[in-house]
Amino acid sequence: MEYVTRTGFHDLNLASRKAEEAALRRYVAVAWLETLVGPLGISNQPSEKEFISCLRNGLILCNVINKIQPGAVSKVVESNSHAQSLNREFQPPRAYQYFENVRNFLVAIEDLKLPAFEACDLERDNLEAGSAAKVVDCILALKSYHECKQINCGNANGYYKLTRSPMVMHSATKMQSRALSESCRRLDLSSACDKQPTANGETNKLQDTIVKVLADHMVDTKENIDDNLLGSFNKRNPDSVKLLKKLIASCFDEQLQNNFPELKSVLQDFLKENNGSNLQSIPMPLEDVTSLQCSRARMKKANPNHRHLLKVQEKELLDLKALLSATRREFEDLQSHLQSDLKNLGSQVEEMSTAALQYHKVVEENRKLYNMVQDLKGNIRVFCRIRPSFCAGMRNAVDFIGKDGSVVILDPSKPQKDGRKLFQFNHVFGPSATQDDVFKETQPLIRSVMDGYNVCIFAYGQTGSGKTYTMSGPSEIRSCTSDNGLSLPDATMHTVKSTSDVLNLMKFGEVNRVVCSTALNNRSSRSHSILTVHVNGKDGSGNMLRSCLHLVDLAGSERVDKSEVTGDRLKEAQHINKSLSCLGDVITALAQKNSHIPYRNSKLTLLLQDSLGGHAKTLMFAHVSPEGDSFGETISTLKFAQRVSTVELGAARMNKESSEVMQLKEQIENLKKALANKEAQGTLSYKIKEPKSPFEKQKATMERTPPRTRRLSIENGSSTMKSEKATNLEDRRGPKTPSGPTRARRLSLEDAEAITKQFGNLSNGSSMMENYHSKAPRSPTSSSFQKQALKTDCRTHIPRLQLPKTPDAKVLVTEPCTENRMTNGKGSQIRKSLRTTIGKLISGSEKRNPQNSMELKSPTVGECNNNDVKSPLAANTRAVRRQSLTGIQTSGSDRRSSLGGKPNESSKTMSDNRNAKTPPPVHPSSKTTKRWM
Ligand SMILES: Nc1ncnc2c1ncn2[C@@H]1O[C@H](COP(=O)(O)OP(=O)(O)OP(=O)(O)O)[C@@H](O)[C@H]1O
Repeated sequence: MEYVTRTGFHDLNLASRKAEEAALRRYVAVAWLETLVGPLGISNQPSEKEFISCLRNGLILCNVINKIQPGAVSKVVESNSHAQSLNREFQPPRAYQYFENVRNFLVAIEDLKLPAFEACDLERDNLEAGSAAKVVDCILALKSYHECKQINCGNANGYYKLTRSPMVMHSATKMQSRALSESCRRLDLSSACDKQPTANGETNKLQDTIVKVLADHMVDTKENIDDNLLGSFNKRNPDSVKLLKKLIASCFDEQLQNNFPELKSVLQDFLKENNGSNLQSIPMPLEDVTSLQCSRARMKKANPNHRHLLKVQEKELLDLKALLSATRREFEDLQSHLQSDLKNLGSQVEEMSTAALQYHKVVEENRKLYNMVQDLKGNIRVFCRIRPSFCAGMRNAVDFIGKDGSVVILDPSKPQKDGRKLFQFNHVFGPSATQDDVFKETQPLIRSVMDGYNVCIFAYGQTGSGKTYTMSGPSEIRSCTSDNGLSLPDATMHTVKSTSDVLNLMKFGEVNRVVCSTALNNRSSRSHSILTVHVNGKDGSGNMLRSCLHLVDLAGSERVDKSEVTGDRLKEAQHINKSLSCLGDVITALAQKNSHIPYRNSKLTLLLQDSLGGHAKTLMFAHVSPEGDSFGETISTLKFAQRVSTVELGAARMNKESSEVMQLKEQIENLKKALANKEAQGTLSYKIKEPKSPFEKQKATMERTPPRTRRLSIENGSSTMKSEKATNLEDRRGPKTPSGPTRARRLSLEDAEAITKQFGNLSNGSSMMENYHSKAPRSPTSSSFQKQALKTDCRTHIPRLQLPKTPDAKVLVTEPCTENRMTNGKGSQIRKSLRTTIGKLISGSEKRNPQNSMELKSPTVGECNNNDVKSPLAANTRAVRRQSLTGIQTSGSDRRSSLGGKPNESSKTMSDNRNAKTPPPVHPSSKTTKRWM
C-alpha cells in the first residue's frame, strides 16, 4: 500500500514537473520571439495550442530567422494590412502559401544545423504528444544560436548550446518567470503533498486517488495543473468540469464525505458558482484536501472580503431560518386562533339566531301586552283640547285644567260655586299644548293600526274651537272655493309610499273642502273631513294584516244666530248640526247600552259605525273655546264628550287573515276562472237575462233576494232624506242588521260631508288612502244622490266575491239547470269544489268580511240546487245560508255587542231574526237639533 502511494506521488511529481517545464519553455520562447518581432498577440504563458496557432503561418518564424540570419528566407508570404488598405481587391494568402513560409523556415533552420520540427506539427489542432515541444525546442535553439552569435560577434558556430534542460533555462530566466513559477507552484501537488503530513489512512487514500486522477489528466492533456485549468473552470470549460466530476465520482465515498465536510461544502460552492450544477445530484464530490486547503488559505489571503461576506450571508441565512421557523410557529398559532375564532363565530351566530327568534317572540308578546293595556284603558278614549283664547279681555270659561284629565268650567254669569262644572277625561290639553304634545299621546293608537287594529280618531266641537287645527296642524293651506263652484267628487283611493305622498293627497283633499268665513270663525269648515289610511302588511308567520285609520275632522256645531250665516251657509250649518246631532244620538244610545243604535240616521254615523260600535279603537278630541261667551257650547261639547267616554266598546279585534284563508281565496279565484273558461267554451247554454234599466235591476234583485233587499237597502234607506216612515223602518231594522264588522256599507255622502284627510305621521308600511270628498249639502231629492254612492268600509280591499255582478254569479243562480245539461262531469266538479271552498271561507275567518259574501245572494239556488240543498225552502237552511252569507254569528261570540247588548243577547237577537221587537225610532232632529241650532 505504501509502495503504491509512493509510486503515485512519484508519477505525479514527474508529470507535474514536465508540465511545468514545458510551460516555462514556451514562456521563454514567446518572450524571446517578442523581443525580435514585437508582440505576438498571445498571453505570455500560452498553452501549447495557443503557441502553435500563433506560429502556424510561419511568418513570425521567417521574420525571426531573417533577423538573425538576414536573407535566410528570401521570400516571405506576408498578410500585410497596409497592402490590404491600398488594394481593395487584396486577397489574403491561402494556407499553402503560408506553408511556403514554414517550409522555407525549416530549410533555413536546417542550413543552420539547428533542430527542426515537421511542418505538420504546426497544422494540427489536436496536438500529438511532444509535437509542440519540438517547435519550442527549435525556437529555443534558434535563440541560443542568436545569443551565441551576438557574443561571438556574428559567429555562432560551435558555441551555442542546445538548452534542452528546462532547469537550466529556469535558472537563467529566474527573475522573469517568478510570477509563472509562483502560479505553477501553487498547483504543484507533489510539493504541497510533501509538506502536508498525512493525517490518517483515509487522508492518504484520498490523496492517492486525487493524485492519480490529476496525473492521468496531465498526461492526457500534456498540460500542467496550473492557473489555466482554474481559468477554464471559471469559463465553465466542459473539460475541466468533466475532470472535476471525474475526481468526485472516482474518489469520494460516503465515509470520506463524512470525514471532510469542509471539502464538500467548498467544492459545492465552487461548482455552484462555476457550473451552476447542483452537487446534491452528484454522488460524491471530491477535491484534493491539500489543494483545497491551499485554495482556502489563498482565498483567505486574497479575498478576505469574500470570507466576511460569506460569514455575513451565513449569519443572515441563520437569521432567516430562525425567522422562518418563528413565522411557521406564528402561522400555526394564527391557524389555531382562526379555528377557535370560527368556532366562536359559529356559536355566536347560533346565539344570535336564537336571540332573534326570542326577540320576535318578545315583540309579539309585547304587542299583545300593549294592546291588552289599551283594552284595559278602554277602547274609546276621550281627550279634551282647549284652544288659546282670542279675546284677551274676555273672561275665561275654563277655570282649571288638571293633569289627571280633569277640567273645571266656570259659568261667567253665575256665582263661582254654582257655576263650576267638573269634567273628567283621559287627558286634557291646555291652550299651551302643542301639536307634538297631542301627537305624543295619540301615537300609541297609530301603533295599533300597524298591529292590525282599526282606529278612528275624530275631532268634535263647536265651530272655531280648533278641530281642524288639531287634525291638520297649524298650516292655514285650505283654499276657499266659490260658493257656487262646489262639487262632490267620488271618494278615491290612492297608493301612498311616503309621508310626502300622504301630504300631497291631503293638499288635494283640502282644495275640495269647503271653507268660508262666519261670524264665529273666519275659516269655518263647512264639511266633515275624513282621511282613511288603509294599511296592509304581513306578519312574520305570513298572516295578512289589514287595518285602517280614520282621521275625522268634523265640521263644527254652530248656533246659526251666532254664526250669522244665511243662504247656502245656513243650509250647510243645518246639515252639519243634523249629522252631529245624529252622532250625539248614537253616542247616547251606546252609552245607555240601548238595543238599538241609530247609525243609519246619518252618513256620518254610518261611516263611523265600525269605530263607535265595532271592534276598533276610538279616540275623540273634544275641542272647546275658552271664551266666556262660548260657555253654553263648551258645556254641551264637554257633556257630549263625557257621554262618549262612558261608552263601552267591544274588545278591539285584530284584522288578521291566516294564510289558510288566503289560500282558499286564491282557490276560489282559480275556480271562478275555470268556470268562466267553461262558459266561454259554450258548454253552458243557459243564461240569465241581464236586467237593463236600474229599475229592472232593482226588481230583479228584489225578486231574487227579497229578505236581503232590506238589509242591503242602505243606499236607499240610510239617507236622512228618506221619508220619516222609511227612516223609522230602517231604525227598527237596526238591531237585526248585521253588526258593524259584518256589514258592507254603501254610502251616498249626500250630507254636508266634504271629506278630506290629513295624516302626516305614518312613516312606514304600505298604505292606501281614501279621500272622501263631498259637496256642500244638497237637496235630499237631488238626482245625484244615487250616483255618488261610495264604498267606505275599511276592509273592502279583501278580494270580493261579487258573484251576482259577474257571469259567475249567473252560473250560480242557474246552477241546477246547467248542471243537468252538462255533458261531462268537469264543470260539476269545479262547482262542487267552488261551493265547498266558499262554504269553508264563509264559515271560517271570512265571517269578518261579510261584504264578500253578502253578494252571494241567490234565492233561486235553493229551488234548483239538487246537490247542496236538499230542501231548498227549508227555513233553517235559508237561515244558515243567510248567516253564512252575511257573516252574522249565531253563537259563540265572545265580544260585546256593538249594538250595546250583551253577547248572548246579541246572539239571541240574531236568532230571533227579524221578529225581534225594536225600540221605536228616535228621530234625529227631535232633541239634539235644537241643542245645536
Ligand atoms: N291650539 C291652537 N293654537 C293656536 N291656534 C289655534 C288652536 N286651535 C285653533 N286655533 C285657531 O283657531 C281658529 C279656528 O280653528 P279651526 O279652524 O281649527 O276650528 P274648527 O273647530 O275646525 O272650526 P270649524 O268647525 O268651523 O271648521 C283657527 O284660526 C286656528 O288657527
